[in-house]
Amino acid sequence: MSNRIRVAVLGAQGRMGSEAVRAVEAADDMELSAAVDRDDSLDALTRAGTQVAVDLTHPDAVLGNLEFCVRSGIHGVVGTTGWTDERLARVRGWLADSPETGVLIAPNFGIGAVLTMRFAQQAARFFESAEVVELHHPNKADAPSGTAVRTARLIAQARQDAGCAPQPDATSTALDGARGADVDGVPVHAVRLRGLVAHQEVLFGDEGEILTIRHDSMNRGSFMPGVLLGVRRIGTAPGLTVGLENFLFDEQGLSDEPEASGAPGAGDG
Ligand SMILES: NC(=O)C1=CN([C@@H]2O[C@H](COP(=O)(O)OP(=O)(O)OC[C@H]3O[C@@H](n4cnc5c(N)ncnc54)[C@H](O)[C@@H]3O)[C@@H](O)[C@H]2O)C=CC1
Ligand SMILES: O=C(O)C1=N[C@H](C(=O)O)C[C@H](O)C1
Repeated sequence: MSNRIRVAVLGAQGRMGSEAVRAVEAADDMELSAAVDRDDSLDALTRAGTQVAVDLTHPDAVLGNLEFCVRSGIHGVVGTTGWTDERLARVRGWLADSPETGVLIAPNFGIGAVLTMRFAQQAARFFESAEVVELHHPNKADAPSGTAVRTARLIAQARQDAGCAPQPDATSTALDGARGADVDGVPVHAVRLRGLVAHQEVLFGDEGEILTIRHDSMNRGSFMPGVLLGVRRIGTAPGLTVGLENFLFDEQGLSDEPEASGAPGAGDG
């Protein structure tokens, strides 16, 4: 019997899913057990002896898919967005009943995006002001992006840990949405524009200086090394892991300073 990891892709006909199917097929240590899209039965996963399911579907679909996988003892690697504290708690509940199963929820599989979040977390306490601007293709279902929400929450947490004051903002009248979404006190702005793939700028400002951290995913192939890393690692990481950094920094032997994302919060992806 082959010792390659048997991987199913959910959302296999989508922009990310079709790329993931190709990446799994091209990986020497994996084989594609099932390629499932809307209206296909999830029984195909168990019939095919799937060990890891990669979910790249839709916020409305991902919970049902994950419940099926966890209850079947299939590990999950999830890129689908739309996570809240309540949704994460449900996943933890299923995992409690299946203690050997692992689920990775990765707001962003891009290595540069993970680093952007880490650098933003490090910079956050040194600047009075911080805002996040995410820019995506107009077919995206959710706004702001899971990555932007996660970034803002990490910034807010770092500022709170350092005892920073609330950000200055004298706005007293504004059109709805003009100041973006408020994520724990960090404004997050979402642009939807034909021609874009997935981009983010984190802006920090203080007296006389601006720091901009920018990441651009130019195509969906950029996410695939992260997807494959998740597939390779999730079988030895029971329970819920939020954020690819938990596997990435480990793998590279990089220091995990400041504190990695251990404690996920609402909107973590
Ligand atoms: N974490 C990351 O690095 C990334 C995450 N994403 C996220 O992945 C998700 C998918 O993004 P795209 O591929 O751009 O969307 P898409 O709309 O191109 O693809 C989604 C696919 O899922 C299918 N689908 C819907 N419900 C399903 C179900 N119940 N079972 C199986 N398949 C189902 C759809 O028919 C479609 O083929 C989104 O939530 C997006 O934000 C996207 C890019 C990177
Ligand atoms: O829908 C997308 O395209 C992306 N979704 C993820 C998100 O919401 O953060 C990751 C990346 O930004 C691409």
